[in-house]
Amino acid sequence: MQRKTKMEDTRERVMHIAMFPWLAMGHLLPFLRLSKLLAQKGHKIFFISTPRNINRLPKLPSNLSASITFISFPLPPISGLPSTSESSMDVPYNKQQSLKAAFDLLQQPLTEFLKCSSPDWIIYDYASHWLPPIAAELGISKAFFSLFNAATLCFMGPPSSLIEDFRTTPDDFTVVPPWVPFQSNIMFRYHEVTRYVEKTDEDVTGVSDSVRFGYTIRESDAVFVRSCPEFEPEWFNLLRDLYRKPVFPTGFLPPVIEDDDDTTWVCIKEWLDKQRVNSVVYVSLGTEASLRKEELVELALGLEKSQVPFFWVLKNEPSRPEPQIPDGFEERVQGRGMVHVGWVPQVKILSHESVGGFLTHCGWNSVVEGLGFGRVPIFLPVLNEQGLNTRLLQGKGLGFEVPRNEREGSFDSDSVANSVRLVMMDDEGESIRGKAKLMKSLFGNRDENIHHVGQLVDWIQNTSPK
Ligand SMILES: O=c1ccn([C@@H]2O[C@H](COP(=O)(O)OP(=O)(O)O[C@H]3O[C@H](CO)[C@@H](O)[C@H](O)[C@H]3O)[C@@H](O)[C@H]2O)c(=O)[nH]1
Repeated sequence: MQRKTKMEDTRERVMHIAMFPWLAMGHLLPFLRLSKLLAQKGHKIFFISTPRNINRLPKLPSNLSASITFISFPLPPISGLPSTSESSMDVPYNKQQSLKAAFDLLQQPLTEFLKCSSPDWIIYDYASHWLPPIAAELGISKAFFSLFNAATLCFMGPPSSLIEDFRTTPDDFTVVPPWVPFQSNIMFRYHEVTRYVEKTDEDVTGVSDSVRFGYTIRESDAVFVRSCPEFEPEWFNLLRDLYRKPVFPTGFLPPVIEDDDDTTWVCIKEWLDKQRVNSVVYVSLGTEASLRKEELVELALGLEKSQVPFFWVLKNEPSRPEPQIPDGFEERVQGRGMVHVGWVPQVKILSHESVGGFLTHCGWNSVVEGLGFGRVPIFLPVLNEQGLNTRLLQGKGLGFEVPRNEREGSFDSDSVANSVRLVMMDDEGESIRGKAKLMKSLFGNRDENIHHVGQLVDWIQNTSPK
């Protein structure tokens, strides 16, 4: 990659940038957030996804609608994948590989589109490991945008280790890898790894996620990371050593509260308005993680025992008609606890002054959103890199993990109730509360975060396409 000379400086040039996220809300939303910031800087964006995913995204503000064009490709049909399933939340966790098989078939329409539209850059996600050679062939520069933080990426390792699937047993994931040269607590617990393996189908695509990450990183011209060195300096330094290519933080991309007619929000706000400031714990485990029936029961009973007001969101389960909360639970907690099944405006809820804590699976979007409003995390990691995020935050004194059996991950209602009380009201939780509140400026301040995107844009503008 060549840097242009001062004479050829392209700083004023409007760039055309294609964005191609993986088919998951936790990926589409931050890709859209970055798109908006790039568009605000005067660049033209093609945001590429499938029809149902595009429909689910928040409407664009009028000042950006001319700068961001949605490009919608129907998801090719795949046997075993219902035609309405277009995102990771539409399919049970063990069917995610079928979604990847369908996603891989977007290669052909995407290639045609890139040939016709010739963007300067494409910013893509981990799943499209096949994309970089196509972009290179067409002279389009290419950056991988990681929605995992730098500590997680370092734990995963350099591309060569990812491609050869360096780790083979669950125990391999429960130790600090050899390429981390300093003391670290970033590693999985045994139950987090076995849960992941147990829930994952055979790789019907023949390509594991590890291999997808490996090629995606290795073949990129640059890696953008949704985090910042102010928060995890040692991990950004190590990442640059491991990748040996430009690595840019995007900052946390704090979300903007959409001013829309949202009837769900009107009802939720009405309930939150009646609660005391900082008194409510918001409970949500994101769009992909599901608890086992017995875990849901313990969580429910724990919330009940805690005596703390709560707002609990349960996702619609593709494979379960009804959530499995105990009989009579809602009646017993009436007035103090709310259970909502389906999609909620999470950012609006977290912004409400009644919310003090956030019992979370520790998906990175939820972490950013919760800490951005100074809400104190209570961790209940389930899948993916959520255990690593938990270790990163807990290591900094930012939140408290529900105690569990280290090996099989079981927890009971008392461990939930005690954790909730500790974080929300006990004296022992004072320092955790104080530290989480301090994070508001780092995670939530839009002006502070925007300078990372500014630096990244300066770099891509002055870097000639291959
Ligand atoms: O009812 C809901 C449910 C979710 N959200 C939003 O959806 C996003 C969910 O993202 P996240 O909290 O990261 O959860 P998941 O979607 O479950 O996360 C997947 O993607 C993340 C980013 O890669 C990873 O950190 C997780 O491990 C992985 O499971 C957030 O912006 C939420 O605000 C809502 O607005 N309303």
